[in-house]
Amino acid sequence: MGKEQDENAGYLRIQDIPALNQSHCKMRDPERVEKIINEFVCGGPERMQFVSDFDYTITKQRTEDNLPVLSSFGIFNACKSLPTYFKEESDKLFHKYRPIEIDPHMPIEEKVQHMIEWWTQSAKLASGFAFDETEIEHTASKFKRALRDHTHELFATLLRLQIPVLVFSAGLGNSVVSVLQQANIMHPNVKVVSNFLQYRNGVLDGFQQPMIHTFNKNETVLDGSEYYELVHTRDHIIVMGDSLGDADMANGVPASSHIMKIGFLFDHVEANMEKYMNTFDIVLVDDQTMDVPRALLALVEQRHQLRHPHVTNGASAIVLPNAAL
Ligand SMILES: C[n+]1cn([C@@H]2O[C@H](COP(=O)(O)OP(=O)(O)O)[C@@H](O)[C@H]2O)c2nc(N)[nH]c(=O)c21
Ligand SMILES: [Mg+2]
Repeated sequence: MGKEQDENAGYLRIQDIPALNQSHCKMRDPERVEKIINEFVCGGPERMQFVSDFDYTITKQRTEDNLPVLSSFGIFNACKSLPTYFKEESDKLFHKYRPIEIDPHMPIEEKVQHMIEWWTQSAKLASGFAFDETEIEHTASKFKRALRDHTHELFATLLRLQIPVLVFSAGLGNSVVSVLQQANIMHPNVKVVSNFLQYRNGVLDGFQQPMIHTFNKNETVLDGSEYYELVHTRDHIIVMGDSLGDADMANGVPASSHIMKIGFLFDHVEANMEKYMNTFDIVLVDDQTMDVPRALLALVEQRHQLRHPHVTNGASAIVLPNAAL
């Protein structure tokens, strides 16, 4: 074997990774994807972190039985004991602010003000009445079956490799945690950053700070937190989401980081394709599985095992702070 061949022996090629050669797996720049995969594999699991959106990223965009999947706010809104005015007022807010959130013409700075208003008013609405959180658990229990296929395997691998997982949601954290717990994937390496219910004198009192809305859902809100300390040296990052804004979740990490952005595209595929291709490194069209991120991690794990054949796993070693930030 020549010297050059020898040096390239461990280099992975896209064409040799079956998950990335499926027809619904699209890449704007396969060479970049290939380069990042090789960086990930060389750096090993200790340099990696995983950041994922929750609604329609960890949960499916489409289920086999075509049953609708509720969002985290939707799970809360479905709770029977909420006051009668709640649903009505909450729908009014949704119809007012949702069009602003997705308006393609309004500048982000202007949108941010409206989003702060929306989340603030939502928090006010969720105030002043008694609420039993087991209601969320009851509704959430129906949605653990709505997780993407092989989510358990993905989270088991992340735990085995001791890779910190950040589940980021501008929705309601209580619903997110409840779904993850009931699905048995709320492992010690998983942290949920989201909006959590707050109580005062036994009654609901809005959401805890800091408020997480669509446009600050990124690593800059972690600044100075315990989680930040844990991940700031982990510069190999997999980011997964279903909305274009999810691609920014790793904003705030050092510019030298290698970030692989995976986007799940389901709605209006043709109209959205170009934007998704320009935003995500890998676009998965109507893929309701975790197979692509699993394939990437399998490559990291294989090389890691070759390097450390005697290390089994130290899965209990990583425990993330799961209180507020
Ligand atoms: C304050 N608020 C925000 N949302 C929506 O909830 C989403 C939560 O944001 P996300 O979890 O980052 O996005 P995803 O749903 O794409 O995964 C936002 O994009 C808003 O459209 C909301 N939805 C409902 N039903 N009720 C609310 O009070 C409310
Ligand atoms: Mg989502």
